[in-house]
Amino acid sequence: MLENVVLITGAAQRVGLAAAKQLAQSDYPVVITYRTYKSGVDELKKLGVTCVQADFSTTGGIDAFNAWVKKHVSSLRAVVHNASAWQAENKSQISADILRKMYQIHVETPYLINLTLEPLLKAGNQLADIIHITDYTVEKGSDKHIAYCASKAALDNLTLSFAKRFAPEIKVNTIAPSLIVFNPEDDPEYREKTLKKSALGVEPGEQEVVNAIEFILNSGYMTGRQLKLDGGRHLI
Ligand SMILES: NC(=O)C1=CN([C@@H]2O[C@H](COP(=O)(O)OP(=O)(O)OC[C@H]3O[C@@H](n4cnc5c(N)ncnc54)[C@H](OP(=O)(O)O)[C@@H]3O)[C@@H](O)[C@H]2O)C=CC1
Ligand SMILES: Nc1nc2c(c(=O)[nH]1)N=C([C@H](O)[C@@H](O)CO)CN2
Repeated sequence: MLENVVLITGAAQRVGLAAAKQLAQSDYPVVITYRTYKSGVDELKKLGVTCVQADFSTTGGIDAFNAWVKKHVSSLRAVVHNASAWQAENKSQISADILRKMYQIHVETPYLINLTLEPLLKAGNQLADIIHITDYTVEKGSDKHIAYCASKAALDNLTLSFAKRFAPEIKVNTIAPSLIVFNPEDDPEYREKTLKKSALGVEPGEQEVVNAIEFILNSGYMTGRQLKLDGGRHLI
């Protein structure tokens, strides 16, 4: 059985991969989930990270993952809810499907994992952490990612409820980033426009979120709060 595990969802690439690598190299026992195989999975296995294939698109997929954790893990140090899909509304077709998909990954998945794995978070006899990764747009809305933003707002609200429910054994906090790292398909015009949205005007990279995760893990007195990593977007 694995003990004192840091669990990171959706960590085969980008932010989750960077966090898993750094925490594994800091001697935390790390378990990650991935939906689609990426080369990052092999990188993590070489660092001793346990990589579990999990698709949270259905309740059955979430339940199957929770069952795996309960079978193989005796205690959890932290759960980082990183898995996410950044999907915009279809301009030509109105459908509630996107709302259900965003809710599934950003709300139902953290909700069921937190409630199911609470005993393992309390089994370590040390202060444990749940971290929800949301988005800066929770505080202002988004005209192009309406369902995404609404689901991230719900995730931010879960932070308050779970922080109340799980204190004092478990801290529950939000990391709310704006631009962290562009996607390969982002064109120069989009990149230039996006960089101008913040006061600092930079693409910080994944390490910015990794640093925030480590800050929260090392804090003994923060719960039900947000760390906003947004380059001063609110100032523009
Ligand atoms: N990147 C940025 O600039 C910003 C990121 N954030 C937030 O930070 C976090 C990390 O961002 P980033 O690294 O870009 O994330 P990604 O967009 O790279 O997504 C991370 C992983 O989530 C997985 N995932 C998506 N849907 C599901 C599902 N239904 N079941 C299982 N896994 C799933 C994806 O798997 P698959 O590869 O199979 O699709 C993907 O590998 C996210 O929560 C994001 O919303 C917030 C603001 C800005
Ligand atoms: N799951 C994801 N969420 C978000 C991403 C991403 O790539 N995956 N990217 C962004 C943007 O960087 C945005 O913050 C700036 O354009 C937002 N969320």
